[in-house]
Amino acid sequence: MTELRTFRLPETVTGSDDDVELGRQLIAAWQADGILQIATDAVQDRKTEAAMAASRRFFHDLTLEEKSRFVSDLTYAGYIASGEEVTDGVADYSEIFTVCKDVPLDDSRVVDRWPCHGPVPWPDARYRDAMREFMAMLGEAGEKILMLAALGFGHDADAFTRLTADGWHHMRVLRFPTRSGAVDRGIGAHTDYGMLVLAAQDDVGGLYVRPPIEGEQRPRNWLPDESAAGCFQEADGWTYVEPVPHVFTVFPGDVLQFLTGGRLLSTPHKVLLNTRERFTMAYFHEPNFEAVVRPLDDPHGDDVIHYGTHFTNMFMRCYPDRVTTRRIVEEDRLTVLSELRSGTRHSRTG
Ligand SMILES: O=C(O)CCC(=O)C(=O)O
Ligand SMILES: [Fe+2]
Repeated sequence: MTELRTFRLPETVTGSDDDVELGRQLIAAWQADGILQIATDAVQDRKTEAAMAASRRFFHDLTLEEKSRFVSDLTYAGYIASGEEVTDGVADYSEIFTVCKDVPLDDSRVVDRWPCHGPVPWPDARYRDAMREFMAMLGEAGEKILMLAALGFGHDADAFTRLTADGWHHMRVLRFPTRSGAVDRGIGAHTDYGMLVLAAQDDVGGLYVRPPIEGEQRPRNWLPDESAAGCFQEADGWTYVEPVPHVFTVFPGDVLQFLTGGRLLSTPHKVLLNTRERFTMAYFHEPNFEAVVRPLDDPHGDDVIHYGTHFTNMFMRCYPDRVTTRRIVEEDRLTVLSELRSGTRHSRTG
């Protein structure tokens, strides 16, 4: 593939003509390649390095038994051992630390048994602080990119970001082992769930994305009978994402596909193992857990995504045997979700 397009974000997004033009270019890059790159500065690179260093320390310095203690039955945040995650029913080989919103035990949403809400089981304060700084940096970029994209589509700057106030942003910190023998599966083909996926990878390589292909029907991953997991896994049409220093990559997730009526597609991607171990961090810029998302061009129709439901469904699908999933089922926490959706339960944000 030709090199990915690389953009520089402005200090602030004001709605200027330059912002509108940049927004159009971001959209064009996603429509052509499925992914684009944002150039980073020295301060951003230092935050990325600090998070990568924390990741290496955690994955390398602790035994499997030690790492496996950082799990919670309230939230999907925490450690996921190699082979524990499934995509389309097949095990993935990455080991992962997932960071979700750190919701204290005395928060009313935890007390009221909302699924997926609870404190992050952090390994230690140093790890926590490095990850928080890195996520805050990508969060700022995510807000700007969403504003630029909204302007590029001719909408108000806040057409997307009005959904991301107190967004359910989360991150997967990943380590891929070295390929051994015939096994080269890292993570099976999938799309991610929210607005944007912003990611930093080391120099090893292993990520492939599927750009839009004229006439190819893409699954609507939020519908119960249209999973993107495993889709196109063995087909032609994937492009290798060459690791490039001083950038992070950005592509759209399911909610952006839904919001734009498919003018942006949620980019399918998959990871193959390499001849060296690989470290990467994928940050997900998301709507509020309670957001009821409607397509921009059909704001009054019946077609909606309740984001918290989509998130919960997807994590239950990926981790069918995790304690978190079992507790959701045993305590019938899905009822809380359906009450939030129907408005019969008082939502936190009113
Ligand atoms: O390893 C990567 O570069 C991407 C990981 C990924 O797709 C994910 O964590 O959802
Ligand atoms: Fe992904």
